[in-house]
Amino acid sequence: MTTTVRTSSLLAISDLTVRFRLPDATVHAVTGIDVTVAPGELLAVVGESGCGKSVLAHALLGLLPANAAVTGTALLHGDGAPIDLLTADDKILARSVRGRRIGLVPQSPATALTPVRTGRRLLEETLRAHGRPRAEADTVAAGVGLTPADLDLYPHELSGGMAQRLATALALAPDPPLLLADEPTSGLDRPLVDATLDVLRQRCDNGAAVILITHDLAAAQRVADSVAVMYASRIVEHRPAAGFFAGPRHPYAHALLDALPDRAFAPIPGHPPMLTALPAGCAFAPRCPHAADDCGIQPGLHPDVACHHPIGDRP
Ligand SMILES: Nc1ncnc2c1ncn2[C@@H]1O[C@H](COP(=O)(O)OP(=O)(O)OP(=O)(O)O)[C@@H](O)[C@H]1O
Ligand code: NI
Repeated sequence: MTTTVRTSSLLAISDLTVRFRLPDATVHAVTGIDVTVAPGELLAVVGESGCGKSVLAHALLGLLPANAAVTGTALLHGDGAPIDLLTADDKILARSVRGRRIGLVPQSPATALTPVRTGRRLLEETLRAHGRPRAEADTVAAGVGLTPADLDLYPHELSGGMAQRLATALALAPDPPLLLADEPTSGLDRPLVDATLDVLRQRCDNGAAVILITHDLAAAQRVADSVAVMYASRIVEHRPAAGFFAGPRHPYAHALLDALPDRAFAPIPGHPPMLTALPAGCAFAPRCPHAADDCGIQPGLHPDVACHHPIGDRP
């Protein structure tokens, strides 16, 4: 489901599907994702906990565990022939993609930081490994609100929010053309949220692309060019941000926005389905006030919104 026709794409994901095999069940973690991301674009991927956002990011970087089965394609363009991230050899991903062409801000950064080095050592090593002067460490850190003194701390001395910001600085340091930022603002208070978002936005304005995974719809609204809403492993709506926030079209997306305190503050009734037992039709249908018989047969196939009865189409 792609909304904007773009002349160039940096990443073209087609029918990306991830299944986890468990001893007695299959987890449908990501289903049929079609997305392209252009240089300069900030795509926000939003949706409730467990809908498949992080698995999507990990699939692109070859970071899924052995019980995962991945199908589809994800072409990363650049100089030379595109690389299919889903089938590329792990040596190629490790040597030339992860950290270099695609940066990752992991969702739980505290565990990803090497404990025996200060933030400054980690950041300087990353800069040096990518041919950039070590002296830039303070500047990169300042961009995410870390002072030179903060950089001299060891990971165990950092608060959760400081570790989060250090992880963002480490991902930004090589200046990757594509950044996957998985909840980079969780645990931060509003000024630091905004500072982090603005750094990401600035990267895009300088030509990089960012996929921002977030629960925070206000964050998405502040900086995103386009928004993809995931529900139960699928993207259910993918549209330019301004139109999306002015008038979401999928009933789930509408309900998600209506749950915000500064909107109707109305919780969505019911619960998301188990990913081991998804229905054949639209997974939101059992919770949807607009569901009709056709919703139970297959998910909607409208180009921008996977719904048989999108808001705005009804009389
Ligand atoms: N290794 C695994 N084996 C089996 N199931 C898994 C595995 N990793 C993730 N899952 C399942 O895949 C689904 C999607 O998980 P994912 O981490 O992508 O959710 P998310 O949208 O990032 O949620 P959150 O917002 O809480 O981070 C979840 O149901 C999760 O339990
Ligand atoms: Ni996640």
